[in-house]
Amino acid sequence: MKESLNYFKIPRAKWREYYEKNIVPLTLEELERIKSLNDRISMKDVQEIYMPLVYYLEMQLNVQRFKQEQTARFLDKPMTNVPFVIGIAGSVAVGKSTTARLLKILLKEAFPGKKVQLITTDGFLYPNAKLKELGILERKGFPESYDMEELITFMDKVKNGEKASAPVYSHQVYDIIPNRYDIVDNPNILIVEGINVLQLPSNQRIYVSDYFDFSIYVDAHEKDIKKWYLERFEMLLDGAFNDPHNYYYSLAQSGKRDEAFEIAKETWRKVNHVNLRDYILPTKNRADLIIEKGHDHIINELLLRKY
Ligand SMILES: Nc1ncnc2c1ncn2[C@@H]1O[C@H](COP(=O)(O)OP(=O)(O)OP(=O)(O)O)[C@@H](O)[C@H]1O
Ligand SMILES: CC(C)(CO)[C@@H](O)C(=O)NCCC(=O)O
Repeated sequence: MKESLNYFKIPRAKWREYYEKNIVPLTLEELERIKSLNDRISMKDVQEIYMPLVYYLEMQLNVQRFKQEQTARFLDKPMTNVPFVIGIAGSVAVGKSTTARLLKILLKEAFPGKKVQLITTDGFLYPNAKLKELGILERKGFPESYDMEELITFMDKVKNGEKASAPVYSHQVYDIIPNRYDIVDNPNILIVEGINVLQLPSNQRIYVSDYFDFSIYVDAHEKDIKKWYLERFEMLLDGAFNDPHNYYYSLAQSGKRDEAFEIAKETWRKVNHVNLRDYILPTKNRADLIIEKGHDHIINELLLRKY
């Protein structure tokens, strides 16, 4: 194992040994069920990367529980459930939601008695109308485009065991869906996924990550991420063809695919690339675990924080 700065650098071949040593393998039926729920992830990654990760997370859950027990005993107060929060950060289109959805499935499978929920911070973006009013529509995804105060209030409620609601963003509509909320109600584990989860909001005193018990940064080469962004754009465009409510409807109807791809490339260059370089990548070294993906989405290296 090669060590670098404050991380253990663990190649895939080494990481997967932690699976063999410590974990009861998933049955074929369980693997098939996971595959049908999340067909974007290779089953090899599930076995060799995610199962050891679930095992490691179980240890972290036990540590968190032990600390709470100690505090409750010290204060002579009853133990309450404090949700274990996992943050997942990384570039636009790097695969955060895909990773988060898989982790949710695996955690549910591993801990059938535990309530596992997932939200994305996309819901805390200001609606397009508000972004326009602020003159920052072309800065969607940048720190100032999120209502960080709302996000912090949400996290505060979650950690205190209160019912909390997260607004919902749609990539298809390209906006917040009015009056739609994801309700988070005192789960044992909450996964919070978003480009901004490791950022320090400029006008706040606390990080969102102050509420995290474990954080993951999904990383890849930018040229690969750009390719995945364009592939996802193609899927959004194709899916828009028969749906007038879709943001990409008129673009899809126009049949001008080349022009559409030029717009997407320009958006990457002017918006998502700049956001990655200036605001997302600098947060990488705050994560407890960095997952390095190759051009085919396969994970080839993991960096685990030493301290
Ligand atoms: N492990 C994987 N295998 C194959 N395809 C993947 C994998 N992970 C992600 N993808 C594809 O890459 C694209 C981006 O993934 P995803 O939507 O999960 O990214 P994201 O980081 O959540 O993006 P955003 O921040 O914009 O919501 C999607 O088209 C997705 O299907
Ligand atoms: C919603 C975000 C910010 C993050 O998921 C992103 O997907 C996005 O829409 N960025 C704005 C630039 C673009 O249209 O790609």
